[in-house]
Amino acid sequence: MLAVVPPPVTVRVPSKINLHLSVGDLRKDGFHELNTVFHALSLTDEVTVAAAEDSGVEVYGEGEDVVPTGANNLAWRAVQALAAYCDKPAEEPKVRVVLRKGIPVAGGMAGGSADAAATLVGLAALWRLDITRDELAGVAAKLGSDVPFALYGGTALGTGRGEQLVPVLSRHTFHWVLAFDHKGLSTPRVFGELDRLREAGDPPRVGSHAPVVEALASGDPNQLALLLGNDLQAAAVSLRPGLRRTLRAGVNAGALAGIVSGSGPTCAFLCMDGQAALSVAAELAGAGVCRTVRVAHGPVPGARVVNGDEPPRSPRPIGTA
Ligand SMILES: C[C@@](CO)(OP(=O)(O)O)[C@H](O)COP(=O)(O)OP(=O)(O)OC[C@H]1O[C@@H](n2ccc(N)nc2=O)[C@H](O)[C@@H]1O
Ligand SMILES: Nc1ncnc2c1ncn2[C@@H]1O[C@H](COP(=O)(O)OP(=O)(O)O)[C@@H](O)[C@H]1O
Repeated sequence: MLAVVPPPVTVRVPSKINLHLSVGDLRKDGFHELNTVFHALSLTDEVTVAAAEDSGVEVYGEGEDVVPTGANNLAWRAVQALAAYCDKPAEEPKVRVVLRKGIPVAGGMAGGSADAAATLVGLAALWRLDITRDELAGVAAKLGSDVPFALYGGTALGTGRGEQLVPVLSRHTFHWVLAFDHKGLSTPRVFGELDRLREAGDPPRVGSHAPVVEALASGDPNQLALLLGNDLQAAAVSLRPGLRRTLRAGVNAGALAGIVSGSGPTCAFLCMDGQAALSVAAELAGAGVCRTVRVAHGPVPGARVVNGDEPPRSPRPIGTA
């Protein structure tokens, strides 16, 4: 009898920004204690997993020429981690993973983490595993601090190294413009630069996350705009001084506020509504301060299977500089 080959599974997964990112002390394990408000955006990657004899990873779209396709790809590490978790035979899993990337690579928007989360969700369906999202989150946390959030999406408070999550109520859809830089920034390098800046002086720190949580519940973008804060921003700007100009240009173009996303270098601009976001994006694209510009909204759900779903409405480039 012929073995039945399960059909491929496609998963759409959001990017993230950090509306609030407070970085605490460096821990003995090399990670910093975080207190962060994650917010999932409609800028997505799509990941297809399929049973295949020629195992491996293919990458298309954003950063296809720089993303590793071997054992270092976070999506492949997710394949291995889930195979080990559910006691699959030790031989290499016979899976092909195809990444269609819309999220900028090394951009502070957790694209690699998103691919890992999507791979876990896709494989759970492909292998018909009886596994909960919370169990997947346990596997996800071992792959990277940002991976569990990509499973859940929405808006959430992250503590520990960012992997311990509590959902945050967000009543409103917020509209964003994202400015992609020409080159990525390494996350460990940005954390290291913050340690250096803190040894040399005392750069200002963001306060408590509580006012941000209140602004999210109120749904008022004007209130939220005043409260966006990121301790890694000074470090990202120190390594990439041109980001100052990008941040200024977004506000001059009419955004309510701008912030470096996570460890950067992508800048995220909060806008009054969808129409304002389109206008800010068009003006920013012409300002010559970034590689390209996207519009997006949030919060959106975490990684989910989209087989048979409508074609993705991935945000379009507004223009290039
Ligand atoms: C900064 C943040 C903010 O959400 O995201 P990005 O901007 O990179 O997307 C995250 O903390 C990044 O999470 P992630 O990209 O998953 O990082 P990991 O793979 O876990 O860690 C990479 C490296 O970053 C540093 N790191 C990461 C998390 C943390 N809480 N403290 C750290 O010091 C460590 O040097 C670690 O070795
Ligand atoms: N699937 C993947 N997508 C993007 N980058 C990946 C992936 N797997 C491994 N990487 C590596 O991880 C690094 C960080 O990528 P990414 O997650 O996009 O950025 P960030 O940590 O800034 O959010 C990249 O420089 C790349 O070398």
